[in-house]
Amino acid sequence: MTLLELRDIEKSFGGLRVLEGVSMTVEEGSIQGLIGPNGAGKTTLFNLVSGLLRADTGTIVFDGTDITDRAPKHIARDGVGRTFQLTRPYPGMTTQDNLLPGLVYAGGYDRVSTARSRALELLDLVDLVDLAHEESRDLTMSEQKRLEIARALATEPKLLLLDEVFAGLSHEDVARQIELIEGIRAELDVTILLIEHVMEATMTVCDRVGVLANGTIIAEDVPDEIVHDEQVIDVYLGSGRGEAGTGPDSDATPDEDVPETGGGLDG
Ligand SMILES: Nc1ncnc2c1ncn2[C@@H]1O[C@H](COP(=O)(O)OP(=O)(O)OP(=O)(O)O)[C@@H](O)[C@H]1O
Repeated sequence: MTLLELRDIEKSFGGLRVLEGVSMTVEEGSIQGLIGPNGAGKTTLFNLVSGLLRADTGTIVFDGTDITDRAPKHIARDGVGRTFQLTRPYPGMTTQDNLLPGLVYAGGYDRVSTARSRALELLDLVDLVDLAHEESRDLTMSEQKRLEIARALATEPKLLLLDEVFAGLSHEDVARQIELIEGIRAELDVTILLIEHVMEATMTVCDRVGVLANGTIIAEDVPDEIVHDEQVIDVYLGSGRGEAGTGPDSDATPDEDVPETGGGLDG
């Protein structure tokens, strides 16, 4: 069953035409990747789905409902959760308390006591429960990325949008993050759409991958086909044909920060 469908989405910023007729679907229960060059409009697409931006034309249908013009808080309550490229935990709050606003305002937990215990369950899932009472600003980057995922899960989403959750992680942490994402799908029954530049992770974790370039989806297929697609190699993957780990960040050494790129509301 299709959980998310984008039909003919167009979006411009002033004279800059970013999305020129994007159509794509995400099937329920899948982990779907969205890749493409810097500035292709991937985060813009997330901003449209989560209601932070409005499409100029086109339709977004989530779980059978037209959400094209819905406000972000309603879309969150409908079941779309998301992370942001730049993690931004609530300052001065503990790791556990960072999850409470999502649980209470979108996750359906109207009592703080039950929200607090759900927060601990979610922190356990992302392997942060031992840090529940630490101030979130003291977490490492890798821990903050996991907290960002837990905060998105606090809204109890059916669809989780993950924006570059592998960026800047060491190879060891990337492997751990892959396990985490697979565990989230299995344990919480959540469908996942992720934007990523770290190709090794994308091709490992995703069932299918769409490629956004020149304002449109130029390919959509299983990872093995995508890494061999001539057009995708030309516009994005470059000359390292079909090897896992190819793509703009393939030269990143362990622990080396992958640059945070792009504009958008969170860039
Ligand atoms: N709110 C905005 N106002 C004006 N321009 C914007 C806005 N949001 C995005 N853009 C522009 O739209 C284009 C697409 O940006 P977007 O962040 O969606 O790309 P991206 O594919 O996510 O890139 P990256 O992979 O580098 O993160 C860029 O040229 C960006 O500068």
